[in-house]
Amino acid sequence: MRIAVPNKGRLHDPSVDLLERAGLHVVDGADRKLYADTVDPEVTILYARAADIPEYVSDGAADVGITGLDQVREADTGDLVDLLDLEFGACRLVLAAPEDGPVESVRDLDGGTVATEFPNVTRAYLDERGVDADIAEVSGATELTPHVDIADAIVDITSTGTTLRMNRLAVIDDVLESSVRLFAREDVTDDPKVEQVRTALSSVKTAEGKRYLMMNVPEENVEAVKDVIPGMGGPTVMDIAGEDMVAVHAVVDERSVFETITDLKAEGATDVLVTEIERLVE
Ligand SMILES: Nc1ncnc2c1ncn2[C@@H]1O[C@H](COP(=O)(O)OP(=O)(O)OP(=O)(O)O)[C@@H](O)[C@H]1O
Ligand SMILES: O=P(O)(O)OC[C@H]1O[C@H](OP(=O)(O)OP(=O)(O)O)[C@H](O)[C@@H]1O
Ligand SMILES: [Mg+2]
Repeated sequence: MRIAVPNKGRLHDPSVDLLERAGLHVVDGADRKLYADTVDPEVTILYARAADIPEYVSDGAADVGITGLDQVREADTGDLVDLLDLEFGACRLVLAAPEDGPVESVRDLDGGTVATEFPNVTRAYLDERGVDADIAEVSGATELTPHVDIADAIVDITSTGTTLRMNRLAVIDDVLESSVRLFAREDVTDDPKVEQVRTALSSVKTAEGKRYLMMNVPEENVEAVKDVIPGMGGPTVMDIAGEDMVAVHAVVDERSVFETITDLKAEGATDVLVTEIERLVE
């Protein structure tokens, strides 16, 4: 099975890092190589441009891919299934026009021109609203185009909003919310290997928000301790040989750790260990 992964740009490092954390270690992945083997002899990585990945998966050059939802929508191949939100590369595609300019709503673009790197998404957006505008396809620096009479507005990516502000552009409408996804061609979604990869990546995402707590607790306080531990099922309780203490282990939400520890101390818990979890298969 082949996984298409961004070869450069902002999505490369977090994608490779996620595969590594999922246990799909890359072997023999020299810089600038287009293919890399993984520790699983059945899984190969194919490095490609983020924008080309949906086509590669659709055409069968790869079976699953990792790239932004914006790219999947733009490719519009119609045969790709979103398997998992990997939650990085979060951004919005927005319609934006010069601050204090005449364009205040999408309707003002009737008869005008919109510049974008996303012509298919933009066309669908305009058609849905019955707005008849030309599309000028550009391959970067889209924010410049309204200031040099190439376009009246743009559809482009924003995350912090800095680039729009620097170019004196205001958001007029949201076009698409995007984040990086694991997706597959429809005909391979039931393949056990695809499911194995999805589970491995999902287990990393699930573990990210969780911590493993270990502590010693006086035997008579076990019930009270169980009550203060929020979380996934009951904790594991183990006898400690020759002592009146028991060991308690539990998986808890990262956000509750700070408060929970205070409550645990109040119930006599000692030697409380908090550790990160690499993977968690629910
Ligand atoms: N500013 C941003 N914040 C968050 N995510 C972004 C941002 N810009 C782009 N992305 C996401 O990353 C994807 C790839 O963008 P990136 O800029 O890494 O590649 P590229 O522009 O195709 O490559 P390059 O500019 O290096 O040739 C986008 O399709 C989008 O999903
Ligand atoms: O809202 P912001 O945080 O300012 O991010 C938005 C900018 O980020 C992306 O550009 P990128 O940095 O990828 O440069 P590129 O044009 O070379 O792709 C995107 O095309 C915007 O220009
Ligand atoms: Mg870019």
